[in-house]
Amino acid sequence: MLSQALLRLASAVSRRRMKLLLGIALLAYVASIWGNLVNMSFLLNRSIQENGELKIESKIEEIVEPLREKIRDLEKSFTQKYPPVKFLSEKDRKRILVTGGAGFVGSHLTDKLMMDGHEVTVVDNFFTGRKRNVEHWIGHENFELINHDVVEPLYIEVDQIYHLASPASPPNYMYNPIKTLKTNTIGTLNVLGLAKRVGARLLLASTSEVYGDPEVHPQTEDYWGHVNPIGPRACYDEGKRVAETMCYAYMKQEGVEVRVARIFNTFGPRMHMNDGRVVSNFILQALQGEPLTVYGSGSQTRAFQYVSLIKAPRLLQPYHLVECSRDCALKGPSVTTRSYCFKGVRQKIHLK
Ligand SMILES: O=c1ccn([C@@H]2O[C@H](COP(=O)(O)OP(=O)(O)O[C@H]3OC[C@@H](O)[C@H](O)[C@H]3O)[C@@H](O)[C@H]2O)c(=O)[nH]1
Repeated sequence: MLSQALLRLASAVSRRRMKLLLGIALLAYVASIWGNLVNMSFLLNRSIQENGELKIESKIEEIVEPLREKIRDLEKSFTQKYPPVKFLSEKDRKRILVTGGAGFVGSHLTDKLMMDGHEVTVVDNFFTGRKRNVEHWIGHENFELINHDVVEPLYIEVDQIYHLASPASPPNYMYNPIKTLKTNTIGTLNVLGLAKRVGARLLLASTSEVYGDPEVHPQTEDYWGHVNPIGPRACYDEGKRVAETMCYAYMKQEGVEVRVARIFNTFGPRMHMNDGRVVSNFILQALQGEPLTVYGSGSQTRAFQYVSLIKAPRLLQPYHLVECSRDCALKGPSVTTRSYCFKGVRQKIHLK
């Protein structure tokens, strides 16, 4: 009896154990399948992710590669960024201030001085000057650009001063005659004061307009001019005349070394398209196929001066041919100051 009871008990226990073991085995099986599934989905995810990443990477590469090339080009251009500059010894290298150095004439002068190996400081208020005219020097160790109006005093240490700051074309200087007067009088006084303080030599960019409406042709330096002190051009004419007077007063009284250059009607690269002077006006009108406008009777004369470090093109002869086709019959002397040829067609010069 007892043994039977013990046997039943033992079989009951083993059945339970079996069930337990079976249960554990099932659980282990499910867990392993689950694990595999998780593993598989992880691997799948990873490969999708990797695939995606690869695609994105190749896309990025596609976009970045041309940019890299551009950067390489830029880096190359940085190394050869500046026009060639001569080496000057400490003794020969001058510290030079160019007022109005971002203007049409001033920027060519800046180029020359920089290429000669000097240290150049350009001061400009950008009324008619443009940063673009000197941008090829920005960052060069010998170059400095200061946004400053010469009507305000300037404190700087220099050996030479080229004073060109002033609007030069009639529409520009007549735009604000009082400002033109201030620039040429107070401005010149300030740079002369600076020249005196630091012992610098100064060159004033004067103008043929100091002769006013001259009665003598061509004008020689000893001609005193024929200026209307209250006429529409007086702010510039008289401004420059008093600027010259100041230079010579500083020379006589203070011993400042001065030079005066009377510049005539200039034209050349970097001249503003809307400068308003005759050469740019004519070129603009010709390029637009419009009649050229001659103010007044058309009998006035001017001496023109090409400004650039590069030689003047032969094509530009004042009041003459602007553009002409090869077989044009109007070429040469037949093209008069009263007519010009544009793309083979005779155009009339209109009198205003
Ligand atoms: O479209 C135009 C422009 C000008 N002109 C005439 O061409 C002549 C030249 O005039 P510009 O406007 O070029 O300038 P100007 O010669 O009078 O003065 C210029 O030259 C000397 C420089 O020092 C001065 O800074 C500048 O103003 C003037 O007789 C003017 O009346 C035209 O016939 N048509």
